[in-house]
Amino acid sequence: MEQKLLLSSQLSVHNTLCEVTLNSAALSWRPRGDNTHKRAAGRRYGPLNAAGSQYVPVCEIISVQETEEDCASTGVGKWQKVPQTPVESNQHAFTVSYVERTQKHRWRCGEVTLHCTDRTLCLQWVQAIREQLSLLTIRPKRLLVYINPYGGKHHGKRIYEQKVAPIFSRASISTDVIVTEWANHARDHLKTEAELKKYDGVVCVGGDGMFSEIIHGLISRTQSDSGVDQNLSDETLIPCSLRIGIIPAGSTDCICYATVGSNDPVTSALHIVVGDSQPMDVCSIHHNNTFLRYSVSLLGYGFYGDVLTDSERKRWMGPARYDISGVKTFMSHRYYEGTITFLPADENVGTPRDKLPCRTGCNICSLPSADKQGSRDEESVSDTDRKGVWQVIRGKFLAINAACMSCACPRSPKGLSPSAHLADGTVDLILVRRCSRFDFLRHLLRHTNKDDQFDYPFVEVYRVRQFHFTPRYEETNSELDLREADGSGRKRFFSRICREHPACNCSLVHSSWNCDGEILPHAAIQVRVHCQLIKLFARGIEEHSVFEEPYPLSAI
Ligand SMILES: Nc1ncnc2c1ncn2[C@@H]1O[C@H](COP(=O)(O)OP(=O)(O)OP(=O)(O)O)[C@@H](O)[C@H]1O
Ligand SMILES: CCCCCCCCCCCCC/C=C/[C@@H](O)[C@H](CO)NC(=O)CCCCC
Ligand SMILES: [Ca+2]
Repeated sequence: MEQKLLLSSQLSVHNTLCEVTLNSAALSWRPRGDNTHKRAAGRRYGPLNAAGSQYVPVCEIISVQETEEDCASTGVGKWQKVPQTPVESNQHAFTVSYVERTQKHRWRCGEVTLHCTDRTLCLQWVQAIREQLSLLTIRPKRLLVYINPYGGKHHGKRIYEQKVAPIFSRASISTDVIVTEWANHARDHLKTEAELKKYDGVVCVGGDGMFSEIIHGLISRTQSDSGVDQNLSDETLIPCSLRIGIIPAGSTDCICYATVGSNDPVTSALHIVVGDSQPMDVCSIHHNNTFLRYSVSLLGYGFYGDVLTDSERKRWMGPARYDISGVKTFMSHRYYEGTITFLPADENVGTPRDKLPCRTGCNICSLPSADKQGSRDEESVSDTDRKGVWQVIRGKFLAINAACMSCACPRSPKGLSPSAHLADGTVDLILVRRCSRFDFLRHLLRHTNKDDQFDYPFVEVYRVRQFHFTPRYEETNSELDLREADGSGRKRFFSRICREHPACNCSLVHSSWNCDGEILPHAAIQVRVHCQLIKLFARGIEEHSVFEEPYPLSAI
């Protein structure tokens, strides 16, 4: 559809006189008299549109500013005095900052300076572009920022101050910043104190654990404000209205990586500035009718639970703790016995073995919820129809993993479940049965390359909406109800069992659940997915490569 022309002038860009136009979709410029549709002014700033002009979509303009006299911009972020050419001898100019795509889904702040013959024209352009930006009401204006100074390599504060705050200020976003002073500071502040009405979003600077604090605070606050009891496992939870931004400064940063495509603070800041919105599923975890935690990435029993338990003692090592504990846990080769019951997802949402990953604008995540959950009532399905009917699997497992999203991260670029969806209302259940050390290693190594980690006879995968896990020792010894047991009580009990079974690898030994990087106190759990309970300042991973056009050309 042809866009209405808002402003058109002859301005100079990078020493070349250009026809510059603004419509509600884009700012475009093309050297005057150039009909080749090939050549563009000076360096290339972005893709060419259908008319052969360079353009910046309005929705990717970060800001526009009148350029200081005697100054001209010569490159991204660098301001310096440059020799004048005839066409730029007039110093009235304005600079447009915009999103520039680079490699591996990273975004940068690009700049283009346009020179005008007089100041009135210059101000007219600045005002016209600002008016268009003011129509983008999805962009946040006021943010509440929490920084964990101890996440990852302890660089959170510096990353925010040096890389993120200047971008927010350039985009005229105001912020209230809280540097956390203790674990769960951000969660409790959000739960009870924060004046959420003042903000358009919450930003966390840290890793997956810090993100987990933020969602626990926001989800609990939203439920208590609406009178919903999160202890009731079949309660319908109220979605959170505030979007959450993640500035990655942790050890795994899997939630950021899997929703943006990189763990780069500048990229994340720019997704916040343009006001992206990505809905996300959240799993609630209960033990009987007691709420334990929420999870958005990995819920892992066995291998990943044991890695986490071991790595918590090595927190001082920073991100390297996971590598050391990973190798140690792999060598111990412990397996665990138990029963998993699960409610399979409707076939509309695909299977974990699909080859189509979840990407920006994903068709499966965009299905109406009735189509995702199936229109049939569970009760009314005949026994022969397996869909909607709880299934039971018993066995000895090296790992039981539930991935609500791909869990892609720098250690595993396609993730634990490469085609899991961010917002389809399902979780991928990955059961790794007892196998040889060599086979388990082959399976683990496939998390780091392109091969299919599910293509082994000892690995089973299911896309599910709910599941329950009961470890064997809780099934066989009803008197051993560990619900009320504290950590020390459990330890005594299990060390007794281990002494009685000195050969372990003992199948009676318990593991713990790794819930987004936090250890859960119970082994027997009930898990349910809440479709699109939260929203992030993200858009999922973009499909196109750097040099492809991000927008349909006809729209520009
Ligand atoms: N001021 C603080 N002092 C101590 N701990 C904190 C503080 N603020 C937050 N935390 C806790 O620090 C833990 C780890 O934080 P974070 O997730 O940011 O880093 P990480 O564990 O290194 O990274 P990842 O979760 O990506 O592996 C979280 O459980 C969080 O609750
Ligand atoms: C012999 C060694 C083989 C190594 C195999 C590598 C496989 C890597 C898969 C990584 C999957 C990460 C899933 C994300 C989990 C996060 O919620 C959690 C908190 O940040 N991180 C970990 O538990 C950190 C988990 C780190 C595991 C190593
Ligand atoms: Ca999902």
